[in-house]
This record gives sequence, C-alpha cells and structure tokens, in this order.
Amino acid sequence: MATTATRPNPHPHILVFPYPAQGHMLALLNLTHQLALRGLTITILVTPKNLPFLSPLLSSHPPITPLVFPFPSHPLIPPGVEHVKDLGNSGNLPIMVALGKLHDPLVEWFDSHSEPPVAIVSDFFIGWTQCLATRLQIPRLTFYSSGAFVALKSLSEIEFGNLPGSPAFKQEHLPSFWGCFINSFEDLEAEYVQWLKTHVGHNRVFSVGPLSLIGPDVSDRGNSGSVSEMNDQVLTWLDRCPDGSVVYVCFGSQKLLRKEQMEALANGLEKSATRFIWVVKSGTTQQQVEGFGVVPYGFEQRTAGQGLVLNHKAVGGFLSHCGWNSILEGIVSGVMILAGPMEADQFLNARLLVDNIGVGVRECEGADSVPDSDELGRAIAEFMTEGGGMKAKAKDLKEKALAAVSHGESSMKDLDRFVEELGQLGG
Ligand SMILES: O=c1ccn([C@@H]2O[C@H](COP(=O)(O)OP(=O)(O)O[C@H]3O[C@H](CO)[C@@H](O)[C@H](O)[C@H]3O)[C@@H](O)[C@H]2O)c(=O)[nH]1
Repeated sequence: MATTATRPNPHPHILVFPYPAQGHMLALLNLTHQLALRGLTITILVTPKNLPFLSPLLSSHPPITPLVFPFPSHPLIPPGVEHVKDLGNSGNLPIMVALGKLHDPLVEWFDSHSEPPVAIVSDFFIGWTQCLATRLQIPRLTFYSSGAFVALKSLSEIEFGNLPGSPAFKQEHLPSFWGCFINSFEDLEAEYVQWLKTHVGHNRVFSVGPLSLIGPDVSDRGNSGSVSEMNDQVLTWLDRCPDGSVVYVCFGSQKLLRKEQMEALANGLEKSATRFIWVVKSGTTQQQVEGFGVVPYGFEQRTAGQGLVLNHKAVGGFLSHCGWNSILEGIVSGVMILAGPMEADQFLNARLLVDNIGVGVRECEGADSVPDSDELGRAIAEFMTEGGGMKAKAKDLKEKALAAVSHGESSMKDLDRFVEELGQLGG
C-alpha cells in the first residue's frame, strides 16, 4: 500500500514576531540569526520604528524578509512610540493590547502568501499568537526571553488579555502547544528544564542561551569604528583601574528609579569608596559622585557587544536588578552579582543566583525600597573585596556558559534539534 509520507523540508519558512522591549527583542534577534544560519526561510514582523533594530540581522542575512505592519493606535500610547523603552514598564500592557490588533492583518497576509510560514516563533508577551497559530493550523513556539523558572510559571496558566473577557487557560487545555525556546543553558537550569519538559509532556523545550554570545553582531574593541565617544572614555578609564576593582551598576531598560532611590544609591556608592560605573536611564536625576560616575542608559548599545564593560578585566562586580539578560551577561563575564531585584521575574532570578548557584549576594529588594546608604556602602565594599568561593564559582559558571554555545555543545544541539523537528513538518 502506498504511503504519503511528508518529505522533510530543508528550508522551512517561519514567521518570527519579536516583542518591542530591549530585554526581549535583542535576544530573539540573536536566536533568529542562529536559525538563519541553519537554513530556515525567515519572515520577521516589526512595526516601522523598530525596523532599525533589525539592521545587523538583515545585513548578515539578506534573504530574511522583514514584514512591516503599521503600529496600531492605542489611547495610552503617544503617536510615534512603538517600543517599551519610550514608555517605561507601564507601557507593556498598552503595547501588548495594541499589537493584538495585528491579528486580522496577519491572517490576511497568511492567506495571500503563496508559501506561508509553517510555524510562528513569537515572544511570550504576545500570547494571542497562540490563538492565531491554532486558527492557521500551524505550531507556535513561545520565545521566553528569560529562564526556565518563568516559562514554568507562565505555562501553568496562559492569559489572553486582549480577547473579550481576557480568558485564562491551563496550558494543557490549549490546543497546539508545540514547544518553546528559553534563553538559558543546561548547566544553569538543568533541573528546571527537565521539569518543564515533564510538565508539557514532550521534549520540545529548547535551551539555546546565552543568546547574547551568539548574535550576528559580536564586535569587540578591535573593530570599534562606531564606538561612541562615551564608550571610549569609559573604556579608557577602565584601562587605568586595577583588575576586579570596579562595580558596574545597572537596573535595566525599563525601570526608572525614584529620586530617593537614586540618592540612596549615590550615597551608598560614595560611602563604599569603590570605583563604579553607573548606567542610568535618561529622565532621572543624574548625580556625579566619586568614581567614573553616571553614564546615560544606552551608551553600550552602539557597540554590539553588550557585555563590553562587564567583560573588562577591571570590572569585578555587578550591582543588578537581576533582569534575565543582565544576569546572563554578568555570568558570561564571570563577575559576582550584588542582587537588587525589583519586580517581575527578578526575585526568582536573584534566588537562582544567590541561593542555588552561589555567584551573588542579595542586597535589597522591592520596587519601592530605598536602601540605607550606610548599609549599602558597607555591603558594596565587602562584596568587592570578597575573595575565594563566590569568585571561583562565578569563573566556573562563565566557563560553562561559554561551553554551552560552542560547536556541538548543549545550546547548539538544541538549535539543531529544533531545526530537525521543524523540517519534519514539511510545507
Ligand atoms: O546602557 C545600556 C545598559 C544595558 N543595556 C542592555 O539592556 C538589557 C537589559 O535587559 P534586562 O537585564 O533583561 O532588563 P530589563 O530591560 O529590565 O528587562 C525586562 O525583560 C527581562 C527579560 O524578559 C526580564 O528578565 C526583566 O525582569 C524585565 O524588566 C541588557 O541586555 C543590557 O546589556 C544596554 O543595551 N545599554
């Protein structure tokens, strides 16, 4: 009897849909680069203001097709704003809702395409693409710009905020949950990844990080033609500092610290008598204190290597809000982390680093907490002079992170495994 087996397709077409926030988008673009290297045909959906973020990817892979839809209007989003960085984290909900209006234009686009995508890879903040994929009868892969912990939580219940009545479902009650990517690596979260696979009932959980190491644009100081004057100044200053003597301070791309928090932090840094680099989001009070002082948020962005400063041998510690990208960048630089989680997944991330792995200490926590500057000063000074155990663990974890993305190792294997599974879909 003749069988009609689907022939594996070596270049399956996928639609990638990133969420427009710093901590989400860059990681998914790095993943897209890896998928393009493995021969997938890729369409990537953005709105006009976010198109420039694709430049490094598109110049590395001219066959990738950008699909540009106008940003749908929303009463809480000023015209011309299409990215969370321009609104702060209160902008997340309106942006998610606005993007939901792309559902119908996307269905039309799929219907009119001669060879439409056979799968959608979309950020976990764009939950409605699960419904879209179900309607189109293709799989959707969720991209978690965070670790397995967060994926576990969000898979336990999935909300569709922009559908009438904002329904929430248990993952196992949803059709066509096919798989997910997490920006993590085996040695960091092996047990949680295993748990996740057991929870979803299959192996299509792909740990493909740290994605900051495997993007299209890994420039270093050797090709720093476009490095801004600010970067040059910072790096020149770092070159003059003793090894491991500088603490790098950054609270991510979304959170604006309040005036009292800024003051407590500035005083604490001053009292610690430790050299520091403090990245602040513009719009906040900038205080120049001892050390190199403050630099505007985004000063690193013009250099593709996001860990440029963290990787400098003068930097020994990282005072961080524990956003997932920040801690991964800290890990791959082998620095110890002084944890100040404020919101979202940051408490879980801090627990992983401090309690499970032992590469950090907890300093303060909570979105509104104002640290005591004397205590903070003492904590920073002690943390930076910490020798032995924690430092060695941080170096060890760095080696494991670098190994995960080496040829044939765990994250690379998971990328290959995904492409193989996708090829089986045909189309
Ligand atoms: O001057 C700077 C300073 C930092 N960065 C980069 O900005 C990113 C910040 O990302 P992250 O550390 O994840 O923080 P948030 O921007 O706050 O990220 C949001 O998204 C993350 C991923 O889902 C969550 O883990 C966080 O809790 C959430 O706040 C990192 O890649 C930094 O290298 C720059 O590009 N320029």
